[in-house]
Amino acid sequence: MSSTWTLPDDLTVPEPVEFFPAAGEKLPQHWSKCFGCGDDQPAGMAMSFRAGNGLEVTGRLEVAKKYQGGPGVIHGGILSTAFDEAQGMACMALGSPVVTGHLEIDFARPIPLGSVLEFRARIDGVVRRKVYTSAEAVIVEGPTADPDTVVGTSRGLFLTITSEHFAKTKEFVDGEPTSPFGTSSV
Ligand SMILES: CCCCCCCCCCCCCCCC(=O)SCCNC(=O)CCNC(=O)[C@H](O)C(C)(C)COP(=O)(O)OP(=O)(O)OC[C@H]1O[C@@H](n2cnc3c(N)ncnc32)[C@H](O)[C@@H]1OP(=O)(O)O
Repeated sequence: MSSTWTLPDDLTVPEPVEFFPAAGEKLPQHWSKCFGCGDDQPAGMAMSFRAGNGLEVTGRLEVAKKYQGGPGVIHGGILSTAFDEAQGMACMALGSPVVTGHLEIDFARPIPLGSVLEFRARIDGVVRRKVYTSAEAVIVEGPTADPDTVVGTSRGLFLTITSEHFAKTKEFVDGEPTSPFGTSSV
């Protein structure tokens, strides 16, 4: 399936902020209660991330049995969530919090339960508050592992926000976050 996604002509490619980790280093979670990456979210996906070269990050997801959609394969919504998280984490290179505005996924190959997925996600460029991102996933461990076969791709538009964005919802946070609201990078 070909995508209608197009990058605008006035796209600029930023430099990563100074405090963005060096290639190969672990990225901090952006919010301990996050379903995608939080270590204070028992029901979550516990994704982990490392900085790549330039504006790229790599992420890892273990496809647990509870992520089943069709018989023996990952649920499409789980894969979409993982792409959302990976592309959001790539935006960390900007040093500004973001939320997802638009996300589109191509599901290229079935992904068996028990696989370990690697995501390669990046910022393609920015226009004002709009951050254009893309990503691919490959299976690096499991019955159909092949680091050269892309099993899914994604393109997403993120918008930079200020901390005021979450002011109206902070009272709904579940329990006490390990990093107090406002000190996390959300
Ligand atoms: C120390 C610091 C470290 C920081 C380190 C941070 C790391 C950070 C990691 C985060 C990792 C998270 C990973 C999970 C991320 C989620 O899952 S976030 C949750 C899901 N998303 C949401 O809840 C967002 C809900 N939507 C909204 O709140 C609002 O629609 C938005 C997205 C903020 C946009 O509203 P807005 O701010 O009023 O923007 P608006 O002025 O309407 O539009 C601005 C521009 O964007 C365009 N636009 C807006 N929405 C769209 C759209 N859907 N499609 C196309 N264009 C759009 C507009 O056309 C406009 O374009 P221009 O006129 O500039 O050309």
